[in-house]
Amino acid sequence: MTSQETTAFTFSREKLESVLKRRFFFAPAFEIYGGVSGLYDYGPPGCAFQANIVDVWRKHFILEEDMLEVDCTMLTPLEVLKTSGHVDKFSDWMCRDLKTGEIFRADHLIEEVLEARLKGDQEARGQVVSEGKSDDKKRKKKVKEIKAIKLDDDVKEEYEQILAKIDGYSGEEMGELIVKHNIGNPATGDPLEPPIEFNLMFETAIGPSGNLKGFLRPETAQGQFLNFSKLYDFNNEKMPFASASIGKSFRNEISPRAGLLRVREFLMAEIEHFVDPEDKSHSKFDLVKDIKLNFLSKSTQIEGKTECAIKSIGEAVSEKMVDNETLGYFIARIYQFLITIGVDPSRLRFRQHMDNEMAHYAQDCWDAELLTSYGWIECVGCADRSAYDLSVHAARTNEKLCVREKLPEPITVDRLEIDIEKKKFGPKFRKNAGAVEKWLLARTECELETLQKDLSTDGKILVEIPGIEEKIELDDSLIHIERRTRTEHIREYTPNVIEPSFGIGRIIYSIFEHAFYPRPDDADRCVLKLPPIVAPTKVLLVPLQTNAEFKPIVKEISQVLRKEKIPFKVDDSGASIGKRYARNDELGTPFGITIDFDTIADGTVTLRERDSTTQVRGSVADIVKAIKTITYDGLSWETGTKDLKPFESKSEE
Ligand SMILES: Nc1ncnc2c1ncn2[C@@H]1O[C@H](COP(=O)(O)OP(=O)(O)OP(=O)(O)O)[C@@H](O)[C@H]1O
Repeated sequence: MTSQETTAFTFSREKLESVLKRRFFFAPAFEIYGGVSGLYDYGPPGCAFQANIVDVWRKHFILEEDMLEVDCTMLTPLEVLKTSGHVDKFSDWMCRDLKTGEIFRADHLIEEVLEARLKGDQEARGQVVSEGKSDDKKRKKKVKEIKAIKLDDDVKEEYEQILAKIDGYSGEEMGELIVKHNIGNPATGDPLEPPIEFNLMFETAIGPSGNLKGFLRPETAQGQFLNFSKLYDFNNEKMPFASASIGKSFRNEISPRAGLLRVREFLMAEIEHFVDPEDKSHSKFDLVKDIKLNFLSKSTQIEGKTECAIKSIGEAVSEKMVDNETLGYFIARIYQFLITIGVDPSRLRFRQHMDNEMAHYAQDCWDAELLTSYGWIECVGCADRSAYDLSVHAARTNEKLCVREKLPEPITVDRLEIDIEKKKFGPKFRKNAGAVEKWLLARTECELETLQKDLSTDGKILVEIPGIEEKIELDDSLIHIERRTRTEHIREYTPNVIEPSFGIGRIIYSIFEHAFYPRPDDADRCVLKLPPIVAPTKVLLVPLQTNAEFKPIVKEISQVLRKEKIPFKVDDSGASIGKRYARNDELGTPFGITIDFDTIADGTVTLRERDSTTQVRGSVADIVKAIKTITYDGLSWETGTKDLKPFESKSEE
């Protein structure tokens, strides 16, 4: 069945959820205690699926690009996250209903209410309300406002424009929208308090004294930045290079919803690619430049539109729509990865961040968004974070987090330099002498300029140095700042960082939606057409009947599969062969090996393909070879089985 055929049915989220639950892909954590929203456990097929996705990710990114993998701690001291800006800025806006105590995330609330009103308008105009959010009956009931009401055309247009820009509003702007459009509690219509900021990090104390405050990390990135110098050394001081990390992150989401799409603990896979700020070309860009992608640019969103432009990544970079080659290279590699693991390319777009949405230091940022029944969902962020992270940590710790490169030709530079009267530092600053010296030597040209100016105006300066409680007084007798001309052989710079950041749970859920379809001849038989490479189990081994004669053959073939490291399951229950296949179609198992009476006679078995249900017959060795080449070498079913005999199967009932 082609992707188009499988998507031409009415998707039912209820049916998918029932399969995922029944087959224990994942389930609410602590369920028998009533559960906690935003926390989920993965069952056996969910774990295997996730492990396979992570395995493809490691091969596709870490191995292919020679990335340096690190595994850093999740517990992070306050000081690190204060420096990175998370303590002050890692927050979302929330509105409280004073009457009921309910709390809403402001942007989600506006989105939900305006979308409901637009749907009411569509209904009033007699237009078919598309599948998707409208099939979520529980939510529809909750949104009191879904009534068939026709909106004026200008109001409708305004709503559409707001929705196109919903990720770019500040808290204050959202407060104004809530008032202007009379948005209240969706269930009751009651008014809400203006939006206030809520920090999403889980706070804790490290150690028994409670003095060392910390947080569970909200992303894996900081550990990678802090290890920059060690990684640069490890890479023999060669640039550019990338680090990578896979691990859990934690965010105390205001209103976790939509299953795995917004949770409070989730697996992230992140890459920090360190690059020369003056040269963001990529040596392998030529390999991907012709890949065509769906782009939703900033300028299109500003116009309030949501249509994507389809163009190659090469064009997007040369037009400067995507800022640079390295960012473009990763966007294309993200696309290739997502397609490999089962994302439907027609439901994948790259959306550029609006200026408000992007951190002030970011140069450009694109999200890979996947279309699900919950709308377009950001599943991978890909940002050019400039030199921000390394610079702030270097300034805070006085450690140099930079690159020193030998210049091909020496150059003459004119710059400010600081001389320190070391002999006077010891007696004056005692135990702090070393820290003061280190701090002074780590100042940038701009900072030295300010210090020089202040010193010449006031004759002395007072500075705050991290780790030293009292302010430090410096004067002409201790330091001297002067502009000098020097010949340099070394260029020193802080690398910029391109960061692709993957939320594995969001990708997993979106693939479930993209892969799920009912058999055209039996709507109750559902299939997860997961690509073999990531399917939790590759083969279902089934004897035709519970006949004792089949037992040694099952054992023998099991041993072959185990030796070949092909994940498989035996189903020798008394259920009909059709039922056994159906159970495994729901689990996404791509192949079925059937042992029948001919197997006893000539050692041949049949191999069934999940999506087409076609079968071929051959020796165990040939069948295993076909499974391996299709699963691990990416051959199609037709190519992988071309030397095997077609097999006319009887009904699967
Ligand atoms: N609460 C969450 N649950 C599951 N995955 C998440 C969550 N928050 C972020 N992610 C994943 O981590 C990736 C990188 O995180 P990033 O900080 O860019 O997300 P974000 O912009 O804060 O997401 P959102 O705006 O949807 O909250 C996202 O693309 C997403 O896949």
